Amino acid sequence: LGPKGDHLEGMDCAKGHSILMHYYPPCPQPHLTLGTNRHSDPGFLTLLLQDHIVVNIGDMLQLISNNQFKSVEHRVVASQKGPRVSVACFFTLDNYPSARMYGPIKELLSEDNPPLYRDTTLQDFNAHYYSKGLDGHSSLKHFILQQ
Ligand SMILES: O=C(O)CCC(=O)C(=O)O
Ligand SMILES: [Fe+2]
Repeated sequence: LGPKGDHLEGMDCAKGHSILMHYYPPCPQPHLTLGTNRHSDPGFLTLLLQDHIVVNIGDMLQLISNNQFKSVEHRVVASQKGPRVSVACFFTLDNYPSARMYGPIKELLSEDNPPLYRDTTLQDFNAHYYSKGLDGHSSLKHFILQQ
């Protein structure tokens, strides 16, 4: 990313984890529904264990990296086959309420790379993410700085 290796740790990005276990039963009419709607994850990083491990970049890593890393959109399609089980480990601060402000990392910014997002707390970011719901639009839009 540029700054030294422990920079993200110093920003408490790895301090909190929450783990979600998903059980998707077989769905008799998968064309009528979805397993999980299209979304990107709100935190910094997600480790997702399904038949293999997937690493998903979250919205907050996109915000603090000033778009150097892009959060990845994904969804779960319902299936007649199954059941399907997955375990997601989110690197986030949901369980460590913190007043810390997060914005594009200063060391990454320059005249050619001005900040794209305003600073926010994790609480404010998550409040917006969860009140908006998984409507297929990125929560990051709400935090874009008007040029
Ligand atoms: O179950 C899955 O494969 C993905 C679940 C997911 O996207 C999430 O929990 O954010
Ligand atoms: Fe997800």
